[in-house]
Amino acid sequence: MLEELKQTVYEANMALPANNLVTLTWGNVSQIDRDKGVFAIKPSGVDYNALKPEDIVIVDLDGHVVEGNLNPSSDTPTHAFLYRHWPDIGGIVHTHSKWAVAFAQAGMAVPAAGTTHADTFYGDVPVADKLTKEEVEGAYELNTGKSIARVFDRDHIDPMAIPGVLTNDHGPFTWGENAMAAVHNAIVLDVVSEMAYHTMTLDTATDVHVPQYLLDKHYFRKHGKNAYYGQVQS
Ligand SMILES: O=C(CO)[C@@H](O)[C@@H](O)COP(=O)(O)O
Repeated sequence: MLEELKQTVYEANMALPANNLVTLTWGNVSQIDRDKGVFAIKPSGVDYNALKPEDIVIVDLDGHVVEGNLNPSSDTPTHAFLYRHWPDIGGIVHTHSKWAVAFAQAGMAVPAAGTTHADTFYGDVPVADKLTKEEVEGAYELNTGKSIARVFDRDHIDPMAIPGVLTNDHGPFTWGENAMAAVHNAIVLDVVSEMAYHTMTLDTATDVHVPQYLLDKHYFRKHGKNAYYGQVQS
């Protein structure tokens, strides 16, 4: 069942080591089939050198295995929650990419410090706590913490405008319309994390944020809206 989805998710997972975003078995990629109400995800603890398309696990939106002989990623509850919470996302990536993990371990958002950032993320990439047990089990409304959904909902952040988050002390999650779009965003996040680190090191005196008009211009030009200096045409 869903052999094509497994192949797609296998290829997206293999793009992580190919782009130096993971080491050993760390990280995982998934993609959802919303019509069937399932998503395919990397099995837990499997080295990328040994991974095969048939190893990809199919799970439902509660994270229960529907098809597969291996255990799904230990991050499956996070993937499942995000698919349930944000209906527009189609693929999710988690990595331990070094520069994004440095910001996650420091508990610091990745600042929108330049146009490279603005082309993909319409603002700082926020930090959030890992999901609570209640959220994972579906009782999101009970949570008043700083977890991923709470941070985005509290600050009214459009997850498609800022398709990434740094989970405290752990690492980045990125997402997109499909698995490869999420991989693209994971690559960009680690590059702009390194750029921001160097910028903040070189220029400790001033705010490294890019001016709002440049953020608008670069983000909306790439994402379908006409943006003019200081004015956004809807
Ligand atoms: O960091 C952790 C576990 O602490 C995980 O995100 C990472 O190792 C990937 O785990 P999985 O192999 O997907 O279960």
